[in-house]
This record gives sequence, structure tokens and C-alpha cells, in this order.
Amino acid sequence: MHLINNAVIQVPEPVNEPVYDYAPESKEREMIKSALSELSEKQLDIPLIIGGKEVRTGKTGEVVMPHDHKHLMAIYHKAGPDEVRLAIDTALGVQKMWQSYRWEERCAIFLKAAELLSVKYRYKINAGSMLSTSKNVYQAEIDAACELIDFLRFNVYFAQQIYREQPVSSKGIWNFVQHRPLEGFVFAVTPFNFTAIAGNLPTAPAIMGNTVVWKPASSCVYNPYLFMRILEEAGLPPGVINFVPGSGASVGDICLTDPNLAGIHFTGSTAVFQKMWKIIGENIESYKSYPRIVGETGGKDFVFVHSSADPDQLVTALVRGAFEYQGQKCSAASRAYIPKSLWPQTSKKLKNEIGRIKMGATTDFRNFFNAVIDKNAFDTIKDFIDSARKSNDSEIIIGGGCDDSVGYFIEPTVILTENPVYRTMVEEIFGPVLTIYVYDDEEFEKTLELCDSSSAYGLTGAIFATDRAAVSTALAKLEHSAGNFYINDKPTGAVVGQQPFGGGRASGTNDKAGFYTNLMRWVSPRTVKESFVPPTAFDYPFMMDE
Ligand SMILES: NC(=O)c1ccc[n+]([C@@H]2O[C@H](COP(=O)([O-])OP(=O)(O)OC[C@H]3O[C@@H](n4cnc5c(N)ncnc54)[C@H](O)[C@@H]3O)[C@@H](O)[C@H]2O)c1
Ligand SMILES: N[C@@H](CCC=O)C(=O)O
Repeated sequence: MHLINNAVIQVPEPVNEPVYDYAPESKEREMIKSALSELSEKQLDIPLIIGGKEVRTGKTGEVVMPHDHKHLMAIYHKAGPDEVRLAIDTALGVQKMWQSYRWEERCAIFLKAAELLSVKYRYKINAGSMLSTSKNVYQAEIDAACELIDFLRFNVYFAQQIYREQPVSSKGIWNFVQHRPLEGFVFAVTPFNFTAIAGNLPTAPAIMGNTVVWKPASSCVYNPYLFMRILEEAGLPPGVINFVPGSGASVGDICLTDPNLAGIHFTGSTAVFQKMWKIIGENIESYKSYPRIVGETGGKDFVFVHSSADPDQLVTALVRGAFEYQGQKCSAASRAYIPKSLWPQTSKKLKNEIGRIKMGATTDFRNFFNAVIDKNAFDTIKDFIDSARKSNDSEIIIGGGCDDSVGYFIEPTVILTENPVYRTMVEEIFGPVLTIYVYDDEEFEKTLELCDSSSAYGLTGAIFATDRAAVSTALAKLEHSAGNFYINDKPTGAVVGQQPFGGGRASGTNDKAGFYTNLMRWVSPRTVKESFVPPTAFDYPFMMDE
């Protein structure tokens, strides 16, 4: 029995989790160092978790440190068809049980998980992120600890907001809307680059009462597994979220063609999302209800500069926006439009600043810059750099070096092009490569139009200008170019509850992660009308005898 009765309960007002700075001599620095040593020394054997039970298939993959790829951190078991079917059946089997929980009771579990992350597991999850995905301590802190905590606390709050929003009732009747979970299971498919996103995609539907099959990215299994254990410790009943690492297509094809598929919650590349959507389209007659399709995908994020911009602010934003986490953020600045008048001082300062970046392992806290995620990413990014080196359209003006002998290291790289549709100006690279196009100052508006039309994506973008009219023009001309638009700020680093995140065009369905609009996708509202004193005859008054 799950009953909290005789109380209108309110979830705590969320505030963003404070970000620790890990300064030398600080307590948190000491704690993270000790978590790093502990995790470096131990090898995990990561099972699937289905219905709360560990499942080991013997078909395994490896988790290595990207900045030291000979260092094995874990092996993980991969799901085969039988395990995927078991995970689906389990999710379906516990649906009634999970839906019998009052929403406040569900929320308590996720609030507890947030608190566990904040106080008990903060250093462990950050160390996991630093070692298994090569994030420096600050990047790990803002993601694996703070953003994930924020997702949990804010989503619970938004769930309450959704449940509270009710229609009016006229005299003699009482109307209400019940936000039912979806019928069937939700398939959560998560990317490698954010522990927070990996944690949010299965938990957002679960907060709204759904049960989930969760497939983490093969290059990011370690932290999702740690988080799965935290959810269990927080009291998540077995089977509500089923953790099934494995190959994308082999897990995906079974889940996507199951008649009980109620929705997909995806973040990853545009190509994979489009493939999934096609499979759903091809099978549309077979589902019990129309699957909700929610996907946040790739980007070709821009920094657009007006001649009135402050060069110091601009260069800092370019360095952070393009090169934090080695450019492996969907929001990373990967193309910039700079007016001729500002180019000489901007290019000089950019070279100086990038020259100060230290690259290496995440365990050395002086390194701003670490490795890219894996061999595939290394090869793809290197290929873009090699082809830019050969092309007549482009010139590598900073960086370009690649070395995978110890870790997957690619230098922060800047390409200059005179061709505004050169491939690195329009295609997503997902690595530390920024391409710059220098335009004539008087062609500001024309170049804004070019920025808007030249790439298929619409995720993030920024305008740098001190002239207010220029800001207004950019806001208007670039209205559909970015779902997250920044004025005099880098295009990365959205904070849950402050800048709801997501983009349109080829960048996704723009349901905005960490906002009530996303949670609305995981419910199917039922409207109920009760008549207190129903009429007892059909006649209208005008039909009465005079
Ligand atoms: N818009 C956003 O909010 C956002 C956030 C983070 C990352 N991203 C995007 O994610 C990409 C990088 O992440 P990635 O390399 O993990 O992306 P990816 O598309 O390679 O993989 C994402 C997930 O899809 C799975 N997958 C692959 N093929 C599949 C298939 N056929 N069926 C089902 N699942 C399949 C993968 O195993 C992984 O779990 C970039 O394009 C980036 O822009 C977008
Ligand atoms: N929300 C993050 C990006 C997530 C994608 O990788 C940001 O705003 O930088």
C-alpha cells in the first residue's frame, strides 16, 4: 500500500546545486583526489540490471581511460536479444505497481537520489566522470554532480507544477485533469558526453510514473552504472528502470519494434535519431499507441561577432565555448563569424590564449584540456583536420596536432576559411575544432543570413556586440537558428531551471530538457468531469408549456 493521506504535500523549492571550485588546499580537492585514487585502482565488473537483478552475459566491452587508454577501469556486460526482451517484459510487468505509488512518493525517491549525489557520492561520481570520460574536475563537477542533481530536483518540482495545473469548473460540476503515465515502456537512449543527460533521460519519464528500458552509450557505461546504484539506494523499486548496455542497433531494433513502445527519450547524433524515427515510422501500425518521440541531437553552434564587440570577452568565450571538454558538447562553439576590423587583434589574442592551454590527464589539475572520448572520435576528428590541411578552402592557424599513442589527444584547433560553407563551417565535428570566417564589416546583415541558412542545425548560438541595435538585428535574423541563444556569452553551459535546453531544425524536437515541457511528453492527460446533480429530463426550458 502506498498512501500519503490527509495532506497536500509540497515538494521543496529547487535551487541550483552550488558548484565547488576544488581550489588547492581545499577539503573538496582532497576528497576528489582520494576518490580518483580509489577508482583508478579498482576494476569493476558491470552487469546489466534488470528487475533489480544483476545479469551477466559474458559478452563484454571495456571501459578505459580516454587519456590513458591502456588503463582498464571496468568490463561491462552487453545485452543480447534475450536480455532486451526480459528488460521490456520487466518494465511492463512493474507498471501497475509503479503507477500505484502516489506522485509524492515517487518524487521522494528522486529527491533522495539528488541528496545522495550531493553529499555521499559527489566525489565518486565526479571521479568516475574524470577518469572514464576525460573531463577535468570543473567539467565533471558542473555535469556529473551539479547538473544531474538539478535535473532531479527541478523535474520533481515541474512534475508538481503539471499536476497542480487544473481546469476551471462551473457551477454544479467538478473538472479535473489526471496526468496518466504512458501505456507501455519508455526507451531511454543516452549519449557519452554528459552524466547528467544519461541520468535525466531515464529518470524524467520515471518521475512521471513510467517504466523504462535504459541503454547507455558504449563509451559511457561507468557513470550511468554508478548512478543506477544510487537510484537503487534511494529506493527505486526493481524494474522501474532497467539498465541494459549493449550495441545501439541490437538493443534498439528490439525496443523500437515492440508494440508496447510508448516513447523514446533520446540524446545523441542526428543520424542515429533519424534512423530511430524511420524505424518507428515503418512500424507505425503495430504500436498500441503513438510512441512519443523526443530527441535532442547534434549542433553546429555559432558565435557571431559584431564590430562593436569587446575582443577580450569574445576571445574568452571562444576558448571556453569551443574547447571546454574538448569541444564534445552539443552546444560547443564550432563556427565563428568575425568582422575584418576585429580580426587582427582577435587572432593575436586567440593564439596567445590557446597557447596557454595545458593538455593531459584529468588527474593533473593544471590541465584545462584532456582527451577525446575514444578511438572512433579521434579518427573522425583527425579526418576533418587532415582534410582541412589538404583543402584549398581552409588553413589551420592554430593546433591541428593529433596523438593517440597514450591517450586520444587532439590539440585545440582553429581553422580559417574564406568559404562560409566549407564543410567544417556546416557539419558537426564534435571535437576541439573551431572554424572562423572573416566577413566585411558592412556585410553584417548579409552574413547573419548566411549564418542562419548555411547549416542544417539549430541548437545554440551567440551574438557578441555592445551596440544594442546590432543585438536586436541578430535576435531577429537568427530567430530560428538556435534554441538557446546567448548575448555576450559563450553558447555552452546552460543551467537547469535557468536556461531550458534544446534546439530545433536538425538539432532535435526541442522539448527542453529539465523543463516542464519535456515532462509533458511522458504523460497522457485524462480529463474527468463530475456532475453533482445531473439533470433528470432531456427537455430544454424553451420547450416548456407557456
Ligand atoms: N542536443 C543535445 O542536447 C545533445 C546533448 C548531448 C549530445 N548531443 C549529441 O550527441 C552526439 C554525441 O553523442 P554520442 O556520440 O553518444 O551519439 P550517438 O548518436 O553515437 O549515440 C547516442 C546513443 O545512441 C545509441 N545508438 C547508436 N545507434 C543506435 C541505433 N541504431 N539504435 C538505437 N540506439 C543507437 C548509442 O549506443 C548511444 O547510446 C553529438 O551529435 C551531440 O551533438 C546532443
Ligand atoms: N547543456 C549543455 C550541453 C549538452 C550537450 O552536450 C550546455 O548547455 O553546454
